[in-house]
Amino acid sequence: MTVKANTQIFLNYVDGEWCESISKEVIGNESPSNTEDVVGSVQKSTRKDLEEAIAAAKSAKKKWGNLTGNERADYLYKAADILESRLEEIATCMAREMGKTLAESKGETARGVAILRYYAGEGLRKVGDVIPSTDSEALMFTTRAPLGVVGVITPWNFPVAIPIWKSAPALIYGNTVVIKPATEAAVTGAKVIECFADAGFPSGVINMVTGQGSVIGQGLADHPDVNGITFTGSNKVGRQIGQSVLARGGKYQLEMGGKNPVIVASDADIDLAVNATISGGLRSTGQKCTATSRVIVQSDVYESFKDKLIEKVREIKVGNSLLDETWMGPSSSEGQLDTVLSYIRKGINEGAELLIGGERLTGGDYDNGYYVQPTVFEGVTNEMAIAQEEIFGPVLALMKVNSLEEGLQLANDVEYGLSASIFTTNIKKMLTFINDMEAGLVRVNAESAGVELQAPFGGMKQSSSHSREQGQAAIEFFTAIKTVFVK
Ligand SMILES: NC(=O)c1ccc[n+]([C@@H]2O[C@H](COP(=O)([O-])OP(=O)(O)OC[C@H]3O[C@@H](n4cnc5c(N)ncnc54)[C@H](O)[C@@H]3O)[C@@H](O)[C@H]2O)c1
Ligand SMILES: O=CCCC(=O)C(=O)O
Repeated sequence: MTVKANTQIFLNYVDGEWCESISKEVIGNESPSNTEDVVGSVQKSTRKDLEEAIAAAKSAKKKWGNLTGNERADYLYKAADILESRLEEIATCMAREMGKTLAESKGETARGVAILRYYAGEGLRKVGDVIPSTDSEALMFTTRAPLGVVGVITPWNFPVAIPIWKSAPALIYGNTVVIKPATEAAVTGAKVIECFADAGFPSGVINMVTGQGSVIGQGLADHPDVNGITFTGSNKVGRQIGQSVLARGGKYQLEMGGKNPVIVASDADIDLAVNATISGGLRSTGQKCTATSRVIVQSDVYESFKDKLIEKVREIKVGNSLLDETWMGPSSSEGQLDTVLSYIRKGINEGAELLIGGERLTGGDYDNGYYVQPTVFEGVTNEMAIAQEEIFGPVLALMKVNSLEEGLQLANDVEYGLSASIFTTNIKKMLTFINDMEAGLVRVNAESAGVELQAPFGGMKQSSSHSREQGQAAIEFFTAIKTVFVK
């Protein structure tokens, strides 16, 4: 897009300085709620810009790694305080830039503050164990060493929480960071990095380079001085990054897509299940990796569940993400909207029955943004694209089953395994679901979305590189265990 004269331009952050890319080119971001609202522009960086950031992170790593956990924690606490003081402004920027409603954007920014404080606390927690040696005169224990330079590659859908849930543990465990935020939400990303910069982190400890995934993301994955890559995004890009890092012997962590089921059993609290399906599937316009997309309902409660669901979906207010009355904002970009509409067409062409929605919203203010109706299909069979592929939009696929066994079999019959939930009042069904569901996050009588920062998070099957992040699990990726034997 053409960048308007008064657009605020955000710089890269390299070696403690805000700097222009040597390309002298920028990428402008407009709001998906109203494309006339230009949120800002970011640097279209080159490999040379990235080289400088990686060199800065490499030269800062020894001194940073040698600080005590307590000293590193002080910087994280300061960043948390600054982010908290800018919560309103940064949440508003997020809502404008990627279309999440303001209320959800505020919630996510507050979550960023809490994540920073949680990992600051890690600076004073134990890192190893004493292990009895077979030699009575020896002391054996484990400690942990940071990886060194960590490359952080993040998606646009949680532009505050995800960069923080990756960078904060990397930093507290003694690594230095080069982050490449998703371009679509890089203005919000830059504001998060401003909080780190203003907290006074030593030069080179945290660096940000914006630009194209194929240039900056791939450049991080390929660079021999980047010791670990933590990536969240699509499966296509994740697999490519994993292969690049593996080829040069680096460490990687990939958190990717989902096709998350909800099972509604015949003994479920139907109102609870309806509300949770709507919240889990349609909040954030369905753009959560944990979003509900397949709704598997036992036949004896199917009709009552469906009627209540449609009634509630009809009440959803779609609109500009900044307005108080808006429950669901736009798709985050034109490309995302086109993807959603193309899946809706596929659903219809493959024989699913459209119960509600299915259209782009037009007329009045809708014409300036990327709005789509919340959409529900029924008669969805498992081989259909809308049952198998991640849509990343407000589309629910209803599937009717005769038993829990059939429901579980259907729920597991996809390549993904990120999150899943069941609605039931029967303890045996809960336990069967917990045991048999192939997902990294299983929730009972709660929506499929909703991640708690102190608990491990990650997927099974194609949703992840089988690693976990957040909570205490983060230490496993960001450090290497050293076994020490002293005599
Ligand atoms: N499992 C999780 O924790 C989780 C969380 C949030 C989002 N996601 C997933 O993220 C996806 C949506 O995010 P997205 O559209 O930003 O994903 P994406 O894969 O397109 O992009 C993710 C990041 O990778 C970069 N990138 C793009 N091409 C690249 C390349 N060739 N080499 C290196 N880097 C490259 C992008 O610029 C961006 O920073 C969905 O699939 C969603 O499920 C997963
Ligand atoms: O998009 C993936 C992250 C999901 C998340 O943080 C949540 O469901 O709360």
